Amino acid sequence: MKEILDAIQSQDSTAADFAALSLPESYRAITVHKDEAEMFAGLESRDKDPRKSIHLDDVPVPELGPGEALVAVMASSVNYNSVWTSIFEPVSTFNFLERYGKLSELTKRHDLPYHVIGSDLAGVVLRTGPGVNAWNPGDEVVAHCLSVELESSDGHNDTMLDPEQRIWGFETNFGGLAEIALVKSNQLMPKPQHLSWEEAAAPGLVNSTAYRQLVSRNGAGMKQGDNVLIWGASGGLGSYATQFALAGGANPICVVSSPEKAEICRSMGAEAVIDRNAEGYKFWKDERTQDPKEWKRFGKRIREFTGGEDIDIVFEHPGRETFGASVYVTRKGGTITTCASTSGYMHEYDNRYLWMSLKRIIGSHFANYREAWEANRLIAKGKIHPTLSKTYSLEDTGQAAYDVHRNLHQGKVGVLALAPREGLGVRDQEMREQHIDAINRFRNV
Ligand SMILES: C/C=C/C(=O)SCCNC(=O)CCNC(=O)[C@H](O)C(C)(C)COP(=O)(O)OP(=O)(O)OC[C@H]1O[C@@H](n2cnc3c(N)ncnc32)[C@H](O)[C@@H]1OP(=O)(O)O
Ligand SMILES: NC(=O)C1=CN([C@@H]2O[C@H](COP(=O)(O)OP(=O)(O)OC[C@H]3O[C@@H](n4cnc5c(N)ncnc54)[C@H](OP(=O)(O)O)[C@@H]3O)[C@@H](O)[C@H]2O)C=CC1
Repeated sequence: MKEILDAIQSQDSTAADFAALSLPESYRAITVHKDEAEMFAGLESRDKDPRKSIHLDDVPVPELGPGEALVAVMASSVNYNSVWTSIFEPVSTFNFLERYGKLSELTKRHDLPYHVIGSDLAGVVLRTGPGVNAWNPGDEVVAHCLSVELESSDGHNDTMLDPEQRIWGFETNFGGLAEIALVKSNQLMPKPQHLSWEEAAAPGLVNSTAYRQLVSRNGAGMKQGDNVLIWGASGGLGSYATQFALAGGANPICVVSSPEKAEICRSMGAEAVIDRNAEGYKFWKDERTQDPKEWKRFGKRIREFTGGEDIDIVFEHPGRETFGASVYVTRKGGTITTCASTSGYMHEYDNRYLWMSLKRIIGSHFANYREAWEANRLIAKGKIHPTLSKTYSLEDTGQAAYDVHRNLHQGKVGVLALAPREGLGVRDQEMREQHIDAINRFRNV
């Protein structure tokens, strides 16, 4: 591993040097264990502690198949899907690995008693499998997390619709929270040159998801002037949704839960910010009964910011707790676009406000190949910036996942894999200087 790191850190290494490096037999990886899938049985979700289920193990380097690449991971990031994996909710991800393992001889590799997790990476290509021509050893890359087989026509127009669509590092093994990762080569994209390894690794999953959900015609198709209600506007997804709204000439109405988070949204350029804690919204009277008066109070607050207008697009992900309010505050003909249900997936809303006002609910999930590429391009061009707040070592990934699970973090949380320290990997200092304030906006807040 030291030789690999030396080659990456030497500016003179050529593709041939990388190709000549011998691969280690094993590597350090963040895992969960199949025989621990029941360890939290009977506990409330919030009491399930990722620090107990997340392990740092030495695991064998997987065999490289056609169309695949092995990547030396310099940095990765914690996504909420790794939190779900680590608390074995809503289902154990070993179910996904078992199912994937049944698809072919090659996918059998994924069905193991341990799951190497993580759906983001920035690093350097070490080896490519047969049939890979676009990428070579030594290429500095990031990887998006869409794994598809593309053998069915269902996914040929929109790769997210492939029946064998999976999220790498969640529904497949050999993810990015590790020193080496296995990806399909079509997941690879050029690393933005003005960013360090950990900054480049941070946006991938959430930036692409927010792009499809909010901007793409497959999602809400946001346009200039739209009022966009963004839940968790300084969180993983929300910090990118807020940037897309601002960059696209829309009017974000940002919801957060503390004055510090409100301040981050303002520093991004948002003017309408609602602190849901300070204003004390209680959309549910008890576990089963919502309170439409609270929806209305929330809607009035939004109208104060918009000069009386209602919401064109709701960027939804909290789910059960907020969904009734989200449907209510949307304007006639408006759109609620949802990609998750952090607070519960059995949603309830008053359907009269949906059909009578011709509103639409759109389900959105990650991003297709092209959308992921376009989202990464916006990062590479300095139009959208990473929202990295803090970086952990691989050893401390459990704590990083705990922070995200308990909503103690801001923006994105990074993890250093092979990178010995933060700040390495920047190849375009001049461009970096132009954007340095935006790049550092979420740091240490
Ligand atoms: C990028 C980051 C993203 C995120 O962070 S997202 C948040 C994290 N992700 C999640 O929380 C999602 C986790 N996944 C799940 O909870 C489950 O994954 C799903 C609920 C999405 C799906 O459930 P399942 O049981 O895995 O699959 P089924 O599609 O329900 O198939 C089970 C069986 O049911 C049959 N079936 C499906 N639809 C129908 C139908 N319409 N009529 C009759 N049968 C149906 C299938 O064929 C299959 O059958 P057979 O077991 O025999 O293979
Ligand atoms: N389908 C897909 O492709 C994707 C789905 N996801 C899913 O989306 C969800 C959010 O992910 P991500 O943004 O990265 O997570 P984060 O935890 O980084 O951010 C979510 C934010 O939502 C807000 N929030 C959480 N719970 C509630 C609640 N009950 N009511 C109102 N606001 C709430 C919090 O902000 P605050 O406290 O400031 O209000 C929090 O910071 C997860 O469930 C994740 O699995 C994520 C990426 C892709």
